[in-house]
Amino acid sequence: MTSLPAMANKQSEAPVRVTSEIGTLRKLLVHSPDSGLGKVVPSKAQDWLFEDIVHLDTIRRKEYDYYTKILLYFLDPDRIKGKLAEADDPGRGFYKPGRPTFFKSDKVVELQWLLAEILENREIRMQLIASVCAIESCSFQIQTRLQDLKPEQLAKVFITGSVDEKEMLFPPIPNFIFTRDIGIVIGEYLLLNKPAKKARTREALLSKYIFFHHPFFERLRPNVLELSETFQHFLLPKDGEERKVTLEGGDIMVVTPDHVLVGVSERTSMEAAYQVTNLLFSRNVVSKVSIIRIPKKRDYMHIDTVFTQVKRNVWVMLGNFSKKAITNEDSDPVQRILEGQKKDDQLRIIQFRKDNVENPTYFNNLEDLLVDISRSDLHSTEETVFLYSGNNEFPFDVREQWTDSCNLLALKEGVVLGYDRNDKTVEAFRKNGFHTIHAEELIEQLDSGRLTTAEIHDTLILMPSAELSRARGGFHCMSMPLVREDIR
Ligand SMILES: NC(=O)NCCC[C@H](N)C(=O)O
Repeated sequence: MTSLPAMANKQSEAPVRVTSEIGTLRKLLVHSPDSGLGKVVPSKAQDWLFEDIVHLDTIRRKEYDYYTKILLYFLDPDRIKGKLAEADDPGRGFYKPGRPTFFKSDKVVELQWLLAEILENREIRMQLIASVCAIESCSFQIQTRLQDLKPEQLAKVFITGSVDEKEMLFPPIPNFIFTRDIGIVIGEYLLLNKPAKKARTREALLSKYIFFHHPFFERLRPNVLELSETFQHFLLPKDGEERKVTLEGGDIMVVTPDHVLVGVSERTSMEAAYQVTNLLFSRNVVSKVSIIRIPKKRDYMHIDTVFTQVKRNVWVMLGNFSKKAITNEDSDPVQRILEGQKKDDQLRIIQFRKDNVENPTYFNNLEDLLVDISRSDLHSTEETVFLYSGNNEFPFDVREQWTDSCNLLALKEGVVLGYDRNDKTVEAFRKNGFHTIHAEELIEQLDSGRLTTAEIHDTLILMPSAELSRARGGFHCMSMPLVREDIR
């Protein structure tokens, strides 16, 4: 196997380390939209978890490529500074693994590149071909054909499902761009996911092979955490469907070195939450776990679709989970009590401490938990500020949450990436003293040297989003942080 030299040589530092949501981002895994996204047909869009079909050239060139460029300016500037003309070349070779001009960064790490690297090894190649063909029910003939492909071609086929523009062998995995959901770094551990939806099964398989076989993750292997199915689930009614263990990265947030939030949602089951809590305690990964159960709704999907962190004392969230909305003080008492009976629709927050699991703490709204994290865990002495989706005005709150107003990625404390289309949320940021700047303008300023990344503070970077938002995820979902600086 040819290894990534820059990565392999840096064995002195931990291969992964994430102890907060907001410490300066140093390394992450990404995957830029591949041609598989251009093959999604309307009748399959929902099954494949897209809300619509997307225009491939727009989602790449006019949207996601800005994300790559900004990540490079912040994390690996030598790969981009002075190379904008090359990056913006019509062929987009800069963004495509396998092309001579591919950006090849060991900080902004492209999954397809790692996959191609592990496929250099014959044994791994054979195992993965057999596994992919088994889950996609391929014929023996197709399986044999795949064995003749070069590693880079094969990596592409595994992701896009297509050999060339004309021939599709199996469905694409368009959600691979949401790298958050394949695994999550907790301190110096990696928790692998168990996707809830069939459309994401192949992603989990490919990622597992990458984490277990790529030299970059070699020293991490003893720290890889996997969940198991419910004991003898196949003997339970409906094969144990009701007690299935499913977990996706959007439901895990590492808020301090010692405290992890776990969502129970449409995608992450209670069984998984309980396994994760016990695993994190027994392996001494953290000593505090807060379980946040949200309604099982497509709108909410994972907890990172309803809130994310901006600064140690600033959070963006959907107002439906605020104290005011939960206590529903202004409403008719009969209606309030009856609504309260719809148990499945309610937010529930339970916080466990390793040294006293029998006596958990309960929070009845999200704000109380987040204030506690800001104040008690992160020692913020300033008032905790909540920026609400759509400025907390109906119907903009729910409209903008749907287009990921709450799903922001922090590049460093106070500097976050979000979609430009969520006007009222953007207004809420401005009202609270944040600067806003469009991606294109930021790139121009960084490239000309008029601005440096160190000079950027308290800023919401506005990213073009017309096509990306149809895929139903924001930049929090489109990132799997591998290394963040610890916050003090
Ligand atoms: N962490 C996230 O919230 N990820 C978003 C995943 C979107 C994708 N279309 C899905 O439905 O799985």
